[in-house]
Amino acid sequence: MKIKEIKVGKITVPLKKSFKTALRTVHSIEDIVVKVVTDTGHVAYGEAAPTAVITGDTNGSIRCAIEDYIAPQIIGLDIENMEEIMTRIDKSIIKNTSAKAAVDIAIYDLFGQLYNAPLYKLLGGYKKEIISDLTISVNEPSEMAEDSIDAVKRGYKTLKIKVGLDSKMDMERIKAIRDAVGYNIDLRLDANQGWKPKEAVMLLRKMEDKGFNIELVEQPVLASDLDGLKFVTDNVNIPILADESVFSPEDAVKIIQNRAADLINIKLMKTGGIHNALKICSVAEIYGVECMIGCMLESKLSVSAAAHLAASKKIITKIDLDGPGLCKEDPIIGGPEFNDYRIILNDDGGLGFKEIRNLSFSS
Ligand SMILES: C[C@H](N)C(=O)N[C@H](CCC(=O)O)C(=O)O
Ligand SMILES: [Mg+2]
Repeated sequence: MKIKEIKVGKITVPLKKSFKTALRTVHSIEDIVVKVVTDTGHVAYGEAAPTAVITGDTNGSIRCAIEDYIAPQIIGLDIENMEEIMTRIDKSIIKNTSAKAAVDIAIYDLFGQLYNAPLYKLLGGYKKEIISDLTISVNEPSEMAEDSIDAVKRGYKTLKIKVGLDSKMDMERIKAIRDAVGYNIDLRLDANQGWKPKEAVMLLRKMEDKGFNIELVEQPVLASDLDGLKFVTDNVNIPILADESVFSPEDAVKIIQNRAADLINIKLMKTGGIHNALKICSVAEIYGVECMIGCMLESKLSVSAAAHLAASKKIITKIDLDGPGLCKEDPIIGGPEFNDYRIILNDDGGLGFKEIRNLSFSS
């Protein structure tokens, strides 16, 4: 099964509601899609999210990286030779992790199709079903409380609350949400780099004193401020999870060895796909550091690949794969079933897609 053609297109999926974090506001998913065709007639797809404020990747840079740098390096290679394909993707261009992720996802799908096994089974086959949280965008406390009640009505047992715009208001946000949903729902916070280290410590200690019972806090301070991240980790009891501070396996080693965070968030758009995500899992296993699997604003296409990885690894204990749950519609036919919080992996080969709608390829 040899790679014959790689085409780059676009997928558009409207969101149920504008997605707001301390870093950005997004109204609709507009991601790059890659289509890989083999000499045997097999077809696979991958997706890349242009999260410029986190990865530096834009739709233009993703398209260019795939067409001009990555694709020419792997056309003609056999899917049986995963090691060579992955090395070439990695070395074709530095950074550009979202572009690499899209191609890596399509190649792993073909790998599963080649052996006619669902990808999660080839990667470890740990479980067939995983449970995701749902993200609540940062807004006025009353609106966030209403959104949280809606999420609980949809069956979500864990909510990921976006904070980090204003620490005083963040306290009010969490109080309003706790008052609205009670204490049987797990709350995890994501500040998306929005606080200063001392500010984070003061705020999180107050939340501890109030008994808000926060499961974990994601990326409280700037991605580059590892000393600040460690300061927060050392000075609060709530577990701290590194997100924007960890892209590569090398980043994970550094964070873990310096005990700068308690947990690590793996996202395919940061690692450059499954190949490097597996290396982070191995590092985390060695040190016994549990991981979250997360996503950017991605449709079911690339989130399905992350779900397969999550279902294959014991060290991934926290699931933030809510991209499809935030979308108004699902253009992906086949693959894992996303029933809001419940994700059931497919039994057919690879990622199991039958059809991808809302795609456009310019010739
Ligand atoms: C969508 C997911 N639950 C999430 O919150 N991801 C963000 C980044 C999303 C983005 O800006 O596209 C995160 O974990 O920081
Ligand atoms: Mg995050």
